[in-house]
Amino acid sequence: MSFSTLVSDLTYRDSTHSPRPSAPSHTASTNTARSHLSRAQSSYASTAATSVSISGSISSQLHGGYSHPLARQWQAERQLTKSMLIYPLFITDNPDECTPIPSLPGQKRLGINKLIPLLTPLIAKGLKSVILFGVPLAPTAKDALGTAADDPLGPVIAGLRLLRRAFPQLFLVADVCLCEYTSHGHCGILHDDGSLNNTLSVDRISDVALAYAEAGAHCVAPSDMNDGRIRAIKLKLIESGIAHRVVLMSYSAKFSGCLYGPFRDAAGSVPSFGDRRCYQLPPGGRGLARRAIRRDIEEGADIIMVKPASQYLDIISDAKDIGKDLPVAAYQVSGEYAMIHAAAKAGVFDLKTMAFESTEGILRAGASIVVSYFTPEFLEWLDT
Ligand SMILES: NCc1[nH]cc(CCC(=O)O)c1CC(=O)O
Ligand SMILES: [Zn+2]
Ligand SMILES: [Zn+2]
Repeated sequence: MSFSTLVSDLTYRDSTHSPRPSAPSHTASTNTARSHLSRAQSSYASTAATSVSISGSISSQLHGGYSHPLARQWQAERQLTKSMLIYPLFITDNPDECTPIPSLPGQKRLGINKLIPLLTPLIAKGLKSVILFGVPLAPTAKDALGTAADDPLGPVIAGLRLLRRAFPQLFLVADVCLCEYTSHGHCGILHDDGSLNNTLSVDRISDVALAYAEAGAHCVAPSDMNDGRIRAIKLKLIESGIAHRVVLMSYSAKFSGCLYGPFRDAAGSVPSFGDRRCYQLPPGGRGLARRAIRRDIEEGADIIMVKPASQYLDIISDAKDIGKDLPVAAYQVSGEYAMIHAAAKAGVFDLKTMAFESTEGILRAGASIVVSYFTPEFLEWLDT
């Protein structure tokens, strides 16, 4: 048998993967494939040869199990649904603001007056949840303690109150951190030497989380990475009598790196000195991530988050393994979103195909919640 006959045989069998109106009948195609195979046995790889001999193993024949599009969908343990998605919103202190964020195509910084018009059509398409980030623009809004984070008139608390009233079914997550509100741009309160004062930071962060929960957040999600903040927040929620109605989602495995760049542009939260490497995890630190996940579960987290997502699929898998009894969330961060957009624009791949592929990887690794800037697109795409 010539090589070209073998190739044409393989090509022929490949073409049967997608059903076509002109495809030969099942019996005919099976017979043809068999006779080609028996002629090819001498030169074919041994696995192919044994797969058709009755005495050999037949488990090497996989294609039949996913030749139909529906059978391919069934291969996934989890398929993306609208209820898995959380959409990030950047809310400013200027009520009428509506400014595109250049590094995050399609995303905007919004004033409080723009929230209802943005969300009404998305909710009609099946949006179930948003995560709120405050972006104070007024230069006076920032100080060393991040006082504006829980300003009752500030963008997050005002946004929570408004959205709770306007959309009672919408699940509201509040990101909890100080970096958008501190003059130095770090995620807590600092010692004189510029390092994080963990004790003061945890006390402050847990006060802010409580204020968001009291303003109507269904879920508070501390992203600051101070040690012990999950326990402190849980205790304050319990003391205030609202722990039974608030989900505590910990950004347990949040890695440092350059993938948060577009977010920091959007939120104006670039640190004024230094970086976040002494509190966000080192990118190679799988063991640290596992310790942080175990610790946060022990301290009372209800959901574990891994962030970024696509470069940390092993960590998502670890989180699911360690936290068998908790949902795992993954944050496909600003840099991941911007990279996919940039590559699609450069013609490297199709945007929608890549958005789905990246999300499939994240779900396959073990996440069942995805924070994604693609949410509005997915609400469309999942309908078609
Ligand atoms: N601590 C605040 C926070 N919460 C979520 C993100 C990143 C989200 C993104 O990049 O999309 C950040 C930025 C950071 O840690 O610098
Ligand atoms: Zn922060
Ligand atoms: Zn306090």
